[in-house]
Amino acid sequence: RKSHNLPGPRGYPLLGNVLDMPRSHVSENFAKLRPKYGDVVYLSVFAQGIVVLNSQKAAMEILGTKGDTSAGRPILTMASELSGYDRFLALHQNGERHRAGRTYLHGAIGPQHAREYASAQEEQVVRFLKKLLDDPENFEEHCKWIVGACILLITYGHNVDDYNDPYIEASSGVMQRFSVAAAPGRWLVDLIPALKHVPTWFPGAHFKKFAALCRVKARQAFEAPFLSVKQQMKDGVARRSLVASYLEASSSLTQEEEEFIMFTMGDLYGAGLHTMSSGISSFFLAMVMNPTAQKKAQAEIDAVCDMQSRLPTFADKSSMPYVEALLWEVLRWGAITPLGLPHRFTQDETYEGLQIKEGMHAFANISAISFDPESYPEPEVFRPERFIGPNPQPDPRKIVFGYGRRLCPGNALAEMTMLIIIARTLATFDIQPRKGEKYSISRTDGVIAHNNPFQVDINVRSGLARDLILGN
Ligand code: HEM
Repeated sequence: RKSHNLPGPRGYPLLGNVLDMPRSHVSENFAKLRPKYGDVVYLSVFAQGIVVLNSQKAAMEILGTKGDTSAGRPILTMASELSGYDRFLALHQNGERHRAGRTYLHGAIGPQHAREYASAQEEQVVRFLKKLLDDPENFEEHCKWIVGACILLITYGHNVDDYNDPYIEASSGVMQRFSVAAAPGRWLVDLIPALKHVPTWFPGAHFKKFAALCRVKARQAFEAPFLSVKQQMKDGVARRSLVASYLEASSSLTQEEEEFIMFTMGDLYGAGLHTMSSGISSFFLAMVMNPTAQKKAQAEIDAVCDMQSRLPTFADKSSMPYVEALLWEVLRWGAITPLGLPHRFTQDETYEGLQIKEGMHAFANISAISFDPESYPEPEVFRPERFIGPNPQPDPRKIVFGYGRRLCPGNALAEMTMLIIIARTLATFDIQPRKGEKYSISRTDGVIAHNNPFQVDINVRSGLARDLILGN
């Protein structure tokens, strides 16, 4: 290991800071190290150096401006190499393949292109409103359904009818197996990579069987919708989708190109589903906790849509500044990915005299930065007004979607999808507290944080709103 001068709690030989690592509320506990050690804190776990960035300035400079040196991802022998998940863009190491993937996504769902799918999303959201009308108790399930349906519509032109849609089930299975394969500390082979050479029949080599299963299942899950679009194109019945546009643009694909498009599409589903559904669930929670914000947003939507004579569309965005600010506050307050995804330094780096070494991993403490009281006074209060007026507080989109060469490529799509869902839900429903239920911010740990279960009352606002939902 190279020596460095990074501040952080003293660790034990070999173990490093294993015993100091928080078991829960990881982001909050990392933030507590800031007063003593500063914005950049060093910890080590079994000789793996981890750099936690507790301020926007440090995260922006180290991962953003100087991002070339920190654009790698941790090398996960089990998840990436053996199980084949390195074919997901989120796990690519930086280099040509990663660049090509990002360039493709920028041209397909970047800020200039995501809006091309707005009207398809708007139609889907009406189906979500119907589900809320028929079965308001299960709003959390409907939140997952709508974001999954929007992603599958864009990627494959696939219309999801029900909860047990085969593509959703297959993709969810891939994500579940991925979370097992990538679980930190679960696999000895991640600590001792040479074990990957052990033959499958060797006692204790069950990890190789599991890895092989991951590969087969991922291929099956992503190949089926891809082949289906191919067939639909042959039959002249394919709907507009990312896969169809990709196939249209190239007369014949190499096996490598087919694999690229299959896995990139699969990654979009995995990366978009839980992030956006967590955000939409936070929106419902925020609305019961802050009825004034809800009423203000509804008044703005009613004015734009001529008092419930139509549903809002994405084209109304610039006329709905309060609703847009509400979305930004959902992104900040919802703290969807508390620590983002880890970056890996591929070269030595310095920041304000601190020496960061090649091979170290870096986490931007996104949740702590979004709740930094210096940037966001009373950070736990949901207040869209923060972003309106002559002195707006910092734009949270520069935090919550990560940094530099790893910045979330689905950010424009996520904003558009969430804006349509939020605006149409507020146009038609009142989200009210359930009698006896107490509301607070209470979220799970993990790469993506989810709200602990809560109940709300969801009531259609008027006969006009009901007619808009039912298309009468
Ligand atoms: C509110 C919703 C979302 C949030 C908060 C979010 C957040 C993030 C964050 C923090 C990262 C890691 C950035 C870094 O390493 O610095 C990321 C990466 C990524 N996101 Fe998102 N995301 C969201 C929605 C989406 C959607 C809708 C898609 C695609 C449909 C998507 C696709 C991806 C991909 C492919 C990566 C990996 C990028 C890379 O490694 O180069 N995300 N996202």
